[in-house]
Amino acid sequence: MNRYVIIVAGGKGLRMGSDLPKQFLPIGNKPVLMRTLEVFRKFDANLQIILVLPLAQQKFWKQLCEKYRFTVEHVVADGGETRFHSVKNGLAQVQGPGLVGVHDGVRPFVSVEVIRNCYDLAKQYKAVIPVIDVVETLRHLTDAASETVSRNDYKLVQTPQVFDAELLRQAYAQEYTPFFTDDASVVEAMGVSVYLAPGNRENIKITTPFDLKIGSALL
Ligand SMILES: Nc1ccn([C@@H]2O[C@H](COP(=O)(O)OP(=O)(O)OP(=O)(O)O)[C@@H](O)[C@H]2O)c(=O)n1
Ligand SMILES: C[C@](O)(CO)[C@H](O)COP(=O)(O)O
Repeated sequence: MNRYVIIVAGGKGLRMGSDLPKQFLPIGNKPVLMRTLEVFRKFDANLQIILVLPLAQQKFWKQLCEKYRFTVEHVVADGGETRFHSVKNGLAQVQGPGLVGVHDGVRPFVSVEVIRNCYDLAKQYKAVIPVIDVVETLRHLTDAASETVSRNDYKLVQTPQVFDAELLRQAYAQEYTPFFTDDASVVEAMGVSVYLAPGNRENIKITTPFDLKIGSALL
């Protein structure tokens, strides 16, 4: 069965606030994005990797690959207006049947075990996402105040989110709504349930400068 991963790195990184797009920032002397591609190559030497990058950053990425002698094989697709549109552009490069993972380029600390488990489970369940427990007390904001809710009713969602290729193509043929913040929400909009698999706590999304500090500590 063909296996693909669409690694999305087409965002603006506004919350990071750095001149250099966050996917290119170094953690331990290596750009975040290279670490992310390497872990997927470690998972599967034959995995077809599709990297989604803004058109304006593709030349720089090529130069960076030469500078770091980065040899993980991949093809590049153009970033879109939102994450949804970036995934859709990447998906256009997936031909035929198989399993397609979608992963944030800025989650370099996903474990090979989590990746493998998600792809394995997707053979049976067709739509699998990694999640972790909420470890703090949660409050729901109401109109007038706020109230504690049970943390056991919630999970934190990670990537890679792995799907049957045809199912994902059908899902991404739907019209975009701002409610689509991940791939599971797009698939669920067709009435399909997603299966929850264990994620790994280190699999943080590098979003703010604080996350870079945590990332360095995780090496
Ligand atoms: N138009 C977009 C927006 C986001 N992403 C990707 O989706 C992942 C999750 O998004 P996030 O980390 O929130 O990135 P940004 O949207 O870039 O961050 P911000 O909201 O701070 O601008 C990232 O790998 C990001 O590059 C993308 O490929 N295309
Ligand atoms: C896909 C995702 O990383 C799952 O947690 C998340 O939904 C991305 O959201 P963001 O608002 O674009 O960071």
